[in-house]
Amino acid sequence: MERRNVGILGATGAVGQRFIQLLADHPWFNITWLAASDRSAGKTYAEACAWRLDTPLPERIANMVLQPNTPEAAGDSLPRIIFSSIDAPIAKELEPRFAAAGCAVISNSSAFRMGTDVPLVVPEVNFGHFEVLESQQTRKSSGGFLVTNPNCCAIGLVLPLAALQARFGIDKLFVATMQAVSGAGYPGVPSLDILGNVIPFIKNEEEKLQEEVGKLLGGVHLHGDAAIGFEAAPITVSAMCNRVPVLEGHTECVSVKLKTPANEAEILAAWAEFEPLAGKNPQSIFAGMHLPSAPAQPVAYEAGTTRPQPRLDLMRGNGMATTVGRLRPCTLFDWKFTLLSHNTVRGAAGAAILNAEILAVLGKFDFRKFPPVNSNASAAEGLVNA
Ligand SMILES: NC(=O)C1=CN([C@@H]2O[C@H](COP(=O)(O)OP(=O)(O)OC[C@H]3O[C@@H](n4cnc5c(N)ncnc54)[C@H](OP(=O)(O)O)[C@@H]3O)[C@@H](O)[C@H]2O)C=CC1
Ligand SMILES: N[C@@H](CC(=O)OP(=O)(O)O)C(=O)O
Repeated sequence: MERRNVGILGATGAVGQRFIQLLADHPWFNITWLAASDRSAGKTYAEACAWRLDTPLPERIANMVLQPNTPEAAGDSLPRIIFSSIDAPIAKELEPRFAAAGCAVISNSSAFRMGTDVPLVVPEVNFGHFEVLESQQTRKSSGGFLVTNPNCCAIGLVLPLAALQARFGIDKLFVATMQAVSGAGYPGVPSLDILGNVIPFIKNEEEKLQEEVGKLLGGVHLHGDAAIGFEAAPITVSAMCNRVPVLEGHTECVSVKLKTPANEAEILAAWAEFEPLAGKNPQSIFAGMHLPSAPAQPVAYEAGTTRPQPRLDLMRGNGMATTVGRLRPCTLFDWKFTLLSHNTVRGAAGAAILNAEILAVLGKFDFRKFPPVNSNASAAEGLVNA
């Protein structure tokens, strides 16, 4: 695979730092451009960022200078692929400008996730939704486009659900979350509020989780051969979201009602055999390929009665797998289980990078037939549907 230049918008934040950590030695992508707020522009990354990860800040990145956060200011140095990790109101304004300028914007933000022409993708679940990016206005003019990854809780949840949906169908589900403090970015929740405590509210979180699951597990609308929109899966979802004093890793307790009855062995088999991106399947478009960020087993079942736990199971599949445990009958619905997912790796930066790997394999970064980047950045209006 050709190594492509990429930029990170929001590079100094909790998710931005994960992008740097995960992309530092990535075989397909090479970081050449970094930006954050105006407060950081002009500083070196080491000056602008308080590095908080447990691996050293790569020296090359430490010395890079943060650029102004617009495509116009970047000129010829603007890479054609932008990973974005900025708050939703800022993303709403900035991300369409980068897409209009001819960039592939791979966003973590919630700003455009439910857009009628914006793919919301977890590759193991619905990479076919990426085809809808061809119907975005900017794709047709500059070649730029915008795709998103879901809310961090939705990502961990849809992996085991997709395996169940494929074999048995899902009618409805209830999920209660216990979300790590890193989910709120830095400095996040004050320590005096969260230490020794649980806060039973995270703004807009329950609504996002409830609506994103349907889009992720749904299909696409076809017009002839062209994918032009999305059709949500008719699954009723009720979510209750809580902040807990855990550093990394969102835990979720799930009760699910299936459309077709399944026994314990059948459910465990559905998870164990869930390998939608496995390169060893000769029918797969990924046959013979190693996707650098894809976990070998996206849903890992941990049979111990006290698992999963953030301290013990967070880094399964390099932080890209959902660990599931405690499968047992549910007195309200059919089955209940507990899952754990790494919120800043699988739930954010790692998810976006895996999306980019799939887009590369699908040929969506082949911009040769489009104008050079930045040539029509002013045409940002009417770009994507929020
Ligand atoms: N944390 C998580 O687990 C997850 C986060 N997300 C989403 O990712 C996004 C980023 O979250 P997170 O990293 O936690 O947030 P942080 O608050 O930690 O970081 C925010 C980043 O945005 C930058 N920024 C602030 N204002 C602007 C601006 N006007 N223009 C450009 N950049 C700006 C900051 O730069 P500066 O340092 O200069 O202020 C910083 O780099 C959000 O949309 C969030 O909802 C999604 C899934 C999970
Ligand atoms: N709100 C999530 C993290 C997040 O940023 O979600 P979203 O990308 O949907 O805004 C949390 O606090 O754990």
